[in-house]
Amino acid sequence: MNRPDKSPCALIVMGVSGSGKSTIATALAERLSWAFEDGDRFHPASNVAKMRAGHPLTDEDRWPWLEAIADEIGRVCEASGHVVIACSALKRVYRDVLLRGRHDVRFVFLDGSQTLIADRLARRKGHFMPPGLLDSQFRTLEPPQADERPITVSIDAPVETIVNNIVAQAQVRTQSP
Ligand SMILES: Nc1ncnc2c1ncn2[C@@H]1O[C@H](COP(=O)(O)OP(=O)(O)OP(=O)(O)O)[C@@H](O)[C@H]1O
Ligand SMILES: O=C(O)[C@H](O)[C@@H](O)[C@H](O)[C@H](O)CO
Repeated sequence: MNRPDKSPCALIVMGVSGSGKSTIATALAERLSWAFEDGDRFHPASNVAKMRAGHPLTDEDRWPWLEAIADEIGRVCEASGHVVIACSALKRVYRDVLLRGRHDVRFVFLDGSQTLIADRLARRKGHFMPPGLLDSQFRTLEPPQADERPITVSIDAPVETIVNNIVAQAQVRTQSP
């Protein structure tokens, strides 16, 4: 298990709020016939209440949430499963917590301008995350570096094109075994 040459058991779709994590991760999971998990499901209620009230999360707020997602990744991978997870993973230290040293987990970075994402957030309805937190999301974001081997895709494209781009870069099977 956990060899660098092994095809991934988990793809973590990361980026700021509104970059399209839920949308792209859902479509990618469907394409690959993998499970989908929304990282937001692992937030304690206090974190969601804080964001809803317009306050950015701190590192301390995020550690237990990241550990819970890392637990889930470990569980799926050790059971020989496959999962696409939507999780902001904004800082490198957050990504290190999520990986726990695994080499069979890769990040998909949704790369887009603040102007484009603000425009999409302004149109989005029925979500707890206020568009006003986008500034702090961009201030916190540390885009993944080359040594993290991210799969980076531009979000300025239709969903299907983005998913095709990810599948072309990720060395994953598109059929269940
Ligand atoms: N490629 C795309 N083209 C056009 N609209 C898109 C695209 N991807 C996502 N959207 C739209 O942008 C908005 C934000 O997408 P989504 O909710 O998936 O982002 P998110 O990163 O999961 O956000 P959050 O982290 O706040 O949950 C949604 O209204 C979604 O329909
Ligand atoms: O790290 C964070 O600040 C939070 O996780 C946010 O990214 C939210 O989870 C998400 O973007 C809203 O759905």
